[in-house]
Amino acid sequence: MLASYRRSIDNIDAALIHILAERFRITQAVGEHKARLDLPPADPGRESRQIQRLRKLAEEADLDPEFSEKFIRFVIDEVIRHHRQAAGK
Ligand SMILES: C=C(O[C@@H]1C=C(C(=O)O)C=C[C@H]1O)C(=O)O
Repeated sequence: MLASYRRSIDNIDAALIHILAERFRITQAVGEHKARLDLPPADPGRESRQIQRLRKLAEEADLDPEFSEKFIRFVIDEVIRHHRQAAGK
């Protein structure tokens, strides 16, 4: 029983890693685009719309919206760090 639950958890965790890798591949391209056009690394308006959208999705999916916000905030902060590096700032 536990082993079978853990096999599922292992598959889900692997999917999460692949999804995150794909997201960071795209945000890397965004960072290069922004650096080329001298656009700011962060876009707080886009971030708050994204956070609100994901909080709503989390509620609908019976996931804690606070957790969802902390998680996406953590990911976005890392993206912004990469964008600042790409811009040499
Ligand atoms: C990816 C972008 O850059 C930053 C990172 C974001 C994200 O990871 O979702 C959102 C807004 C920006 O602060 C973007 O501007 O779309």
